[in-house]
Amino acid sequence: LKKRQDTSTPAVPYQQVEYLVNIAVAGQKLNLDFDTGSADLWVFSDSLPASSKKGHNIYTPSSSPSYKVLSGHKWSIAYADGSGASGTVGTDTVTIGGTSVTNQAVELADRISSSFVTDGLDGLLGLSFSSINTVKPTQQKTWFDNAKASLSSPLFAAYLPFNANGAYDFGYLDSAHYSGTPVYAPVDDTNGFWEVASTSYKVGGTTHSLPGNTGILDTGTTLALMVDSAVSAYYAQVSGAVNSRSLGGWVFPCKGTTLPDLSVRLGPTNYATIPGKLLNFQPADASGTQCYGGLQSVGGGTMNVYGDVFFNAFYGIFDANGPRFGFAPL
Ligand SMILES: Cc1cc(CN)n(C)n1
Repeated sequence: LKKRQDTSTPAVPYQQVEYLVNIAVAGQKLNLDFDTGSADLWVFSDSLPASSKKGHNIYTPSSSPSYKVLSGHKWSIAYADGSGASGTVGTDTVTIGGTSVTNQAVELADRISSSFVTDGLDGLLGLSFSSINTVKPTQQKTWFDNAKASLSSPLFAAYLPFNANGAYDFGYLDSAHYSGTPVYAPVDDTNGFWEVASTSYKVGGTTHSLPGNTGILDTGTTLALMVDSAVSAYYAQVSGAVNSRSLGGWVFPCKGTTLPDLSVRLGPTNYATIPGKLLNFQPADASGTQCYGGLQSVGGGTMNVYGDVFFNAFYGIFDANGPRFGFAPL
C-alpha cells in the first residue's frame, strides 16, 4: 500500500489523499483508493476519453477472458467533496492480497470528474456497506461483502501511518500494526456507513457534549470533519487561527503554533485522542505562513467524518461481526 500526499493547496474544504493499493482485476494491476465511506468498486476503463486516461492504469475488459458484461446496468456516484464518476458494469475476478473474488461487480467509468484525472489513482474500492452501492437496476455487493465468508474472520483493518507505507489487513489483525488492546464501538449500518455514536469530544482539558451526534470512519476522506461547534471550540485554543474563505477552511500560523490534541468519543465509552501534531495538514499558501488544519467543518448535520487524520493515529478495525468498529493506537 502506498500513500500519496496531494500537495496542491486546498481549493475545496478538504483534500483527497489516496491510499493506493495495488489490486488485480483479472491480472490487470490497478491502484485503487480503498474507501470505507462508499460501496462502489469502479475503475478507469478504456471507454474514457484519451485525455482522462493519461498517466493511469486502465482496465481493459476486452483483454480479460473472465469479464462478463452486466447488461443494462449503470452506476453513478457523487462524493461529499464534489467529485464523481459514472459508467457501465461488468463482473470479473478481483484479487487483493491472496484473496480472489470471482464475479465481482467491476464498475467501468466512462465519465469521471477532473479531480480523478490528476489524482494518482485508477479507481476506488468501496468498503462501506453494500446497501449504498449505486448500481442499477440490481444493486451489487462490495468486494469485502463477497470475500468475507472466505476470510478467517469477517473483518478488515486499516493501517495508515502518517507519511509512511500502510496496509489493509483482510481477515486478521496484524499485531505489528498497533499497540495495546483494541477497544470497540457498536456500528449502526442504517445509513450504509461504518457509523458510531460520537456524542462528545475533549479539547484543552474541557469535555464538550454533542448530543445525538455520530461519526463515520471513512478512509476515503483525508481530514477529520466535525460539526461547526466542535471545530470552533478546537481552533479557539489556537492563537491566530481563522476560518479563511479564500484558503478553503481553518488555517493558523505555521510558525510557533503547537496544536492541542483532540479526543473524540467513539461509541458509549471510549475516546480516541488524535495528537495535535497530526492536525497540521499542510501549508495553506505558497509562502508557508499559514497552515491548513487537519480538522475542518463537515458543513451541516450531526454526522462527523473521521478520515485519514484519524487513521494516522489509530489502527482501524472494521468488523462485520456486530457490526462493530475497533481501534488501537499505532
Ligand atoms: C472520492 C472520494 C471518496 C470520499 C469519501 N468516501 N470522498 C470525500 N471523495
